[in-house]
Amino acid sequence: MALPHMEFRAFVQALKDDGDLVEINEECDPNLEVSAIIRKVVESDERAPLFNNLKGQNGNGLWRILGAPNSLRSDKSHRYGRLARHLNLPPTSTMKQILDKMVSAKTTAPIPPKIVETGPCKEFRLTPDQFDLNQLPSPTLHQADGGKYIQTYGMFIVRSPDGKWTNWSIARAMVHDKNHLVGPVVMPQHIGVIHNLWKEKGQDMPYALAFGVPPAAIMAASMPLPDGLTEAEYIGSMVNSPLELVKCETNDLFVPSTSEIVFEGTCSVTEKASEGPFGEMHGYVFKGNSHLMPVYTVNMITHRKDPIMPVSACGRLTDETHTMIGPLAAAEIGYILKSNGLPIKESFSPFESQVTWVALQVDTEKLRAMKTTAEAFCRQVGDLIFRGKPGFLIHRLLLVGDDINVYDFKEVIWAFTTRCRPVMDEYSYEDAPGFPLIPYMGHGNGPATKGGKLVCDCLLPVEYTTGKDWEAADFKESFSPELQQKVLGRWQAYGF
Ligand SMILES: Cc1cc2c3c(c1C)C(C)(C)C[C@@H](O)N3c1c(nc(O)[nH]c1=O)N2C[C@H](O)[C@H](O)[C@H](O)COP(=O)(O)O
Ligand SMILES: [K+]
Repeated sequence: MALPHMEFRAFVQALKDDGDLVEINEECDPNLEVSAIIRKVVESDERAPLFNNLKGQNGNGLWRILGAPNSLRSDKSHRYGRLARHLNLPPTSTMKQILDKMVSAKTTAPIPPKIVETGPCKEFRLTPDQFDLNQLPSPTLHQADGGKYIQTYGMFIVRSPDGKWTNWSIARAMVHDKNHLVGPVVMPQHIGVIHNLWKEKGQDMPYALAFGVPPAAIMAASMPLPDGLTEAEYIGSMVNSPLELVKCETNDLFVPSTSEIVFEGTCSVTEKASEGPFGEMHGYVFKGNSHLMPVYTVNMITHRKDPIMPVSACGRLTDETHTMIGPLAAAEIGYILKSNGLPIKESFSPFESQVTWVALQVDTEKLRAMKTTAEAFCRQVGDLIFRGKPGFLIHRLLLVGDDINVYDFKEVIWAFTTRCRPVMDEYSYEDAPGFPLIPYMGHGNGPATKGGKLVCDCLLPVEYTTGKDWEAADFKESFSPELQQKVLGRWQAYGF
């Protein structure tokens, strides 16, 4: 068996070995029952549910469902264990170790994928007359959703017409009819950029949608890596071995050979259909909120025996849209700032901000050496991030000092509420692209796709000039290490 980060089925086995899987063998209904269970799981950081017996499964077991594939574990010492297993890191890994791994391939040579003749994803082939997406166990995830969201954790594979750039990404999609999907294909996402290139040529965009791909791949698919970068070779370099890809039956794209299920087809550059509403990452389903979006034709399904469809029943905390979208954007944002020479140490998107914020820990010694002003520094950060693609999803950038651990929200919110004077210490970007999915944008008072962004300076003026001139009134800072040791050493003796 391959390693968990390189084959989805090995990953599911690793969850089982970790005691992080609940196998449900009694029949479950993909119409809401499955997602109700998944929602209960992710709202209490429970073990991942594997549904082995779904209403609508066909004779070859097409398909089972793994819910909550990358959500949190309840045991604090293994909090990010499922994320760690995606990257072959120890389950006790911290978020910092996980995100450092994701950016580690920025500075190593890409390792191109290896093309293989065939693989487990080719065990069964279904032509359009042999499948009906409405009969198969396509899940309905929220009762107010506009359709069955079959695609929430698969990987779209699309390639620029000149063949130079193959992009891997996650974008949602729902069943349109027996052989078609419909889903948002929007700018500035790379799937939208590439779709436009095909539109200019007047040709429908070939795509593959692979479910149950190598876990390392789905992590990179969810990360806003630079334009033009091919995730397959980035991941090869990140895991230090080439990914094995196999050619699609009906187009020239390549998919991971161990994928559980592969849909192949074309995404129309002309035909659109009603899509949504969908219970999304900020925790809302806006009733009747549907839009016209491109139609995907499914020309072929190939799959393994008894294949597993991963499903992210997203919404309120804490699911894959929070453990992945925010933190992976934060990792890219941190890298951009550092590679532009700014004194940033750590970058994280707090779940409690519904991943609409990124907190940036500043090296204030280097900051003081810059002899800059708060306004100049905040504008430098905001201009670099809010005018670029990785910052698209983020509406507040918080700059905090060396004493604040950005991975701990209690620390971040203490700095924000006590060191950032509302209005005066906040620098607005009303002209920057805005993220319409955030309710105060798409369903708020102002324009849905412009503005509503702030750089919040949570550094006190003294941190720009002579350095921190306070002690925190807490156990860690207001007592000598010796006294702290004495108290900790005698804690039981005191009677606690
Ligand atoms: C992990 C994850 C990421 C995303 C999504 C989901 C999950 C689980 C859904 C549950 C399906 C919900 C949906 O909101 N969704 C989603 C999405 N981006 C979109 O344009 N459209 C989407 O419908 N991303 C985020 C994108 O995956 C990242 O922004 C990535 O960076 C894109 O790749 P690229 O264009 O930067 O190459
Ligand atoms: K990506």
